[in-house]
Amino acid sequence: MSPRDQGLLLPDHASLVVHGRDQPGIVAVVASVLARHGANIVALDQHSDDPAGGAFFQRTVFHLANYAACHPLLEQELDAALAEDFDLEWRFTDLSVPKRVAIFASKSDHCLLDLIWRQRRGELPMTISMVVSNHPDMAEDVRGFGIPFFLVPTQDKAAAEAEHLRLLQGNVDLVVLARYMQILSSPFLEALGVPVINIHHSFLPAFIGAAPYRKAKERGVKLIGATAHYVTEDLDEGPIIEQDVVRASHRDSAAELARRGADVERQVLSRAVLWHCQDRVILHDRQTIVF
Ligand SMILES: Nc1nc2c(c(=O)[nH]1)N[C@@H](CN(C=O)c1ccc(C(=O)N[C@@H](CCC(=O)O)C(=O)O)cc1)CN2
Repeated sequence: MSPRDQGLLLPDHASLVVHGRDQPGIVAVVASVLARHGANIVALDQHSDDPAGGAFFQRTVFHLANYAACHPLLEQELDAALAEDFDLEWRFTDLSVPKRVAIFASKSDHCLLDLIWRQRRGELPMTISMVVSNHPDMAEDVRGFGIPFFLVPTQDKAAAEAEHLRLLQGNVDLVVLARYMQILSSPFLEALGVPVINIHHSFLPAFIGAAPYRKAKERGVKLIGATAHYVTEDLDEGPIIEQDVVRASHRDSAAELARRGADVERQVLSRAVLWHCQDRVILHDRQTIVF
């Protein structure tokens, strides 16, 4: 079943995300601009953290025949309507177009194969442009799905990131780190210019960095978890998109924790990637609002 069959890619539908300083009139102005263009709002969600001038967030999904052709004029009109009297940022996203995604992996296969499998089943409105890895382990599996696989060793980090940029720039809308065990440099993230989502195999902020399951075993935790977050220069401290947990006990070895944690990692990462591809995630002050 394709993403379109599953209602994840919507012909002639778009989302409009608006966020910034809250004040009266925002909803009315947005709705009137859309209505003037014949757009029919099919879903709307919003949040204010303080109606007296705090932060305002809104996601609207609307149907508009021939949206792609109407989009430029719609943008102009919304800009004219909001720019003078409001302190807001906004973006349109064409919900009929899948996101182009590059997946980075190292040796672990579960998150990588889960994303490939869900994409092939039409559960994720995205295409997989390529897989990039610093190990050859997954090459045969990935190429078996007809997906380009690029082995980029990371002994020379600068050379690796230069190759990553050559492969990625202009070709992807999103990078997903599916248990990719290399730290991305700040200059690389700056040059890349698209969001990066990582799955960290712990319930952040617990156990930042390498080997979280070993650390969890040593700490004797009763819950383990996984966290999907946007990647920033601060290791595992980027804005959290999704998390989940599963119970653990003294009977679980670190290996058993890793085995049980893998299921949580796959669920958390796929939910985060889905919500990002649907333009449901708004960044605000190192946190996210997820509609
Ligand atoms: N700039 C960022 N890069 C990466 C992040 C991030 O949040 N910001 N998340 C990691 C993923 N990760 C845990 O989920 C992780 C991966 C690797 C290590 C680590 O310490 N690895 C090596 C060092 C590798 C290197 O220096 O590049 C090690 O074990 O010593 C910690 C956490 C992905 N990248």
